[in-house]
This record gives sequence, structure tokens and C-alpha cells, in this order.
Amino acid sequence: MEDVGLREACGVFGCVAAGPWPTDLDLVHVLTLGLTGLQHRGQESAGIVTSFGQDVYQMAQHKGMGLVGQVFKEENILKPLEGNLGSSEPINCQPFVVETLHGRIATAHNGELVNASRLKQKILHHGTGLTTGSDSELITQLLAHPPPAGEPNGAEWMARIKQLMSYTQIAYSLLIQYKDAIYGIRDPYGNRPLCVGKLQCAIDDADTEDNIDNKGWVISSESCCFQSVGAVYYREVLPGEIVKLTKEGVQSLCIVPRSREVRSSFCIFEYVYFARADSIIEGMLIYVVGQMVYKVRQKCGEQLAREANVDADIVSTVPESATPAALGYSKVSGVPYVEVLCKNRYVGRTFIQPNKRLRQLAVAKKFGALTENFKGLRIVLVDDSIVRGNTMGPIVRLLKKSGAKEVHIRVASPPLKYPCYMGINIPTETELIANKMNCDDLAKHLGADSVVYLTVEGLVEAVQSGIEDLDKNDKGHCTACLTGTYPVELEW
Ligand SMILES: O=P(O)(O)OC[C@H]1O[C@H](OP(=O)(O)OP(=O)(O)O)[C@H](O)[C@@H]1O
Ligand SMILES: NC(=O)CC[C@H](N)C(=O)O
Ligand code: SF4
Ligand SMILES: [Mg+2]
Repeated sequence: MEDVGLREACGVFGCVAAGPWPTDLDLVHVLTLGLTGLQHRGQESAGIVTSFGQDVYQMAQHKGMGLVGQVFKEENILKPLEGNLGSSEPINCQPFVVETLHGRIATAHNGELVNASRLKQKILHHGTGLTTGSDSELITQLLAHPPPAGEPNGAEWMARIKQLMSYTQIAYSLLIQYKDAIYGIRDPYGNRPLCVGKLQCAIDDADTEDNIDNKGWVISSESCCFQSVGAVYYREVLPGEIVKLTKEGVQSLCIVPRSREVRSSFCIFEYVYFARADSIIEGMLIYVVGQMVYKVRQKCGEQLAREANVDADIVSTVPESATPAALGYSKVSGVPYVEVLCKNRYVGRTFIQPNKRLRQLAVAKKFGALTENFKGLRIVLVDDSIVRGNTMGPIVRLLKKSGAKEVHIRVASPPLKYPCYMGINIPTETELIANKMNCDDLAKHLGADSVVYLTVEGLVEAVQSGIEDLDKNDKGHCTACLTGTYPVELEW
């Protein structure tokens, strides 16, 4: 049995309408568009919870298996999900809705808690039963615990959230919906992304930042969906920060420090593969815009050409995440960029498919050869990563069968050797192909003429060179799947 207990990574998206309530904003469509913009983070299932924000017990929800467009068809999204605010997530069983002492809360969580088993024991000893195997249910149950100092004046969500954060420090980007507000929380290590956007009046106005007619606020794992919902980038939620979104605006409630005196550790694999290329991440200070994922991928390709150039006629990509890296490689090496593969637009990402058979089938139906572009030529083929090796084998066979003279694989990230416990589906050590063979053996195994990976230093440089004041802001990156050095001590 493969992948038991493993999940694809996922994303969170929330929205609060500004102005008078009931709102004239089409909230449900903002939420579904937001989810569609995060579809690349998870393709299995999706859920939305909405409310009118007045009654602490009133919440509507719909969840289902499939792509966002399949789960939220017009007939089931319209009436029942109307509201003034809502949270959503492209993953099964989320958002979780539970009743607390003060009414209902809904939670949506991206990430995995590294101390989930200990927390589970804590909750079970407390006498609370659990209904799923998800660590996100643990978060929801811990939020239902009153804070140590009690709540003489009613619900103290900040104290409850701080209590949760004292129990678990990594990895979560979390949305909590309660009454008329959405709280957004990023773990103190800043391992998973989270940012806030400002909804503009109409889609046409979305790129004019000075438009003051604010329709509301959105909070999302990635900024790539802002444009499609008619929002502009506002700011990143900082590591450890708790923000509160209401119709009045976005408030920063506090920043919870890390348990150890170390730098933050944002997932470097978000840059390599996971995030969409048009997302902006790691803004340094509040209101200062960060760097675009595309640019970083391009720099990885440039660095790869400096580190591992080889004589060739053309350089190409394994579409689509690797394309900016291939262009970067071409720019530095001077070797022309030519497409060799045609990607079937109806096949999604294969790495985040739930099991091996589906992943392999997806690869087989995903690519066709643009034969005339490469017949008799020596190709440098760039991919952003090789994880299990499912993608590369069939592609090299296809290219060689279709007339490629040589295929040199250049990988725009270092070999993945260690599992991820923070929310990305990077499997057990034995499934990772870099643990089974070195570059020469891998080239032979794939039928390629050579394989070279980017170095860890090269990747870190490509990522960090675009971040201002890295040292001043204690910014760092998790590279655990590449180096085996995890941001915190793992406990099970
Ligand atoms: O070695 P593997 O186990 O096959 O995994 C690595 C491949 O999976 C990803 O592509 P994916 O098809 O998921 O998405 P993309 O279309 O965004 O590149 C990644 O970009 C690599 O191509
Ligand atoms: N990788 C993820 O973000 C998954 C979300 C969450 N940990 C769950 O298991 O439901
Ligand atoms: S182990 Fe790798 S995939 Fe997991 S959080 Fe760290 S960098 Fe990201
Ligand atoms: Mg790919």
C-alpha cells in the first residue's frame, strides 16, 4: 500500500466583505474563484464554509471530491452558501466546523504538524474523541479548549490561538472563521505561505492600487488567485503573526516568537515546484512586496547553466513548472530554447496525484513529442525536480524514440533525499529515486546521456539573492528534504 497517511499539500482561501451587510458582493463566486486559483496545490477535493457573521451558530458548508469546478457547480453553490464571509480549502473534509463554548468555528489548515501524535494523545487524554485522522482536526479541537486564564469577558480568540501556538509551532497556515471575522495565522517558522489581498470594486479596476472603493479582504496561501477574484496584493502574513480580517479592515494582533532562536524556515520547495509561477512570496516588511516565484525559478535555471553546462543544440523544458528554469538556462548558456514536448492541457499536475498508478497514467497521457523541433539534435532537458522519477523515464524514452540524438537532463533543484513532514507529499526515503541511484546510474536508468542536479548552495542563492535585508529579518529557508536538517526536532 502506497501513500497511506500522506496527503497532497493544499491551500487556504478566505474572504470577508466590506461595507454594509448583507453584502452585495458575490461571496461564493469569490471563494470558488479563489479556490480555482489554488487548484495547483491540490486536485482531490474542496470545501467551502460561509456565514452571515451575525449568529455564532449559523454556518453553511459544502465539501466534495473532485476539482473545484466539479465540486461547486452552479446549482449547489448558489443559494445555500450565500453569506458575508467565508473560508475554503482545496482538500477533503476541510474546512472543519465544530461547536465551541462560544458558538461555531470553521478552520482551514495548510501544513502538517510535526508533533501531531503527541497532540493527539493530549486531546484524547483530555477526553475528546476524534473523528478523522487529520492533524487539522487536532488544531480545531485545541482551539475549542478555553485559555489558561479563563474567559471572564466572553470569547478570547487571541488567547486561544496563542495557546494553540504554544502547543505546536510548525507547520501551519491557518484560517479560523468565527462570527464576523476570519483570523489568519502563520506558524512562527513561517514554513507555509499566507498573504492578504484587498478586493477592488470590479475586475477591471484590480490593477489600480489606489482604487479606494474597497469591497473586502481576502486571505490566501498564494497571491496568484488575487487577480482572478478582483483583488490586489496587500501584504504577507509574517511568520508567527495572527491577523484579524473584518469588514473594517485587517488588523495585526500579535507576532508569536519561535521556540528556538533560529531563522524562519519558509519551504524552499514552494519556489522549486509547488507555488504558481505568478505568485509573490516573502515580502520582507509589511506592505513591501516580495519576489515572484517565476523569477526565482529563472535564476535557478541560470545557476544550473553556470554549474552544469553541456554541449547541446537546444535547451527545453518539461512543462510546465520547469519552463522558467529552462529559459534561465538558455539565457546563460546561449543555447536556444526550443519546445520539445506538447502538454495536454486537460491533464493536471502529476506529482500531487494521490497514488502511484494515477501518477504514472497521468504522465503517459500528458505529453506528446514536437518531433520536428528536435530530430537529430542534442537536447538539454530541464525539469524543476526529480522526486520519484515517474515523469522523466517516459519522457526520455519518448524523445529518444522520436529522434533526439542526445538527452542531457538538468534538474533545477538538488536531489530530494529526505521525506517532508511539514505538508508536502515528499514520500519515504526508499521511494525517492535519488536514494536509489547516483547521477550516472540514474542517467542509465532513464535512458539519458547525463543527469546533473543543481547544488543546495546554488538553489539557496537563487532564492535568497532577491530578498532584501535577509539577515536583519532573520529570514531563512527549510531545505530539509534536500539536506536532512529539519527546522525543529521531529517528534513522534
Ligand atoms: O519525479 P517525479 O516523481 O515524477 O516528480 C517530479 C515531477 O513532478 C512535477 O510535475 P507535475 O506534473 O506534478 O506538475 P507541472 O505540470 O506543474 O510540472 C515536477 O515538476 C516534476 O516534473
Ligand atoms: N498538506 C496539507 O496541507 C494537508 C492539510 C492537513 N494537514 C490535513 O491533513 O488535512
Ligand atoms: S522538507 Fe522540503 S518540502 Fe518540506 S517544508 Fe522543508 S523544503 Fe518544503
Ligand atoms: Mg513537472
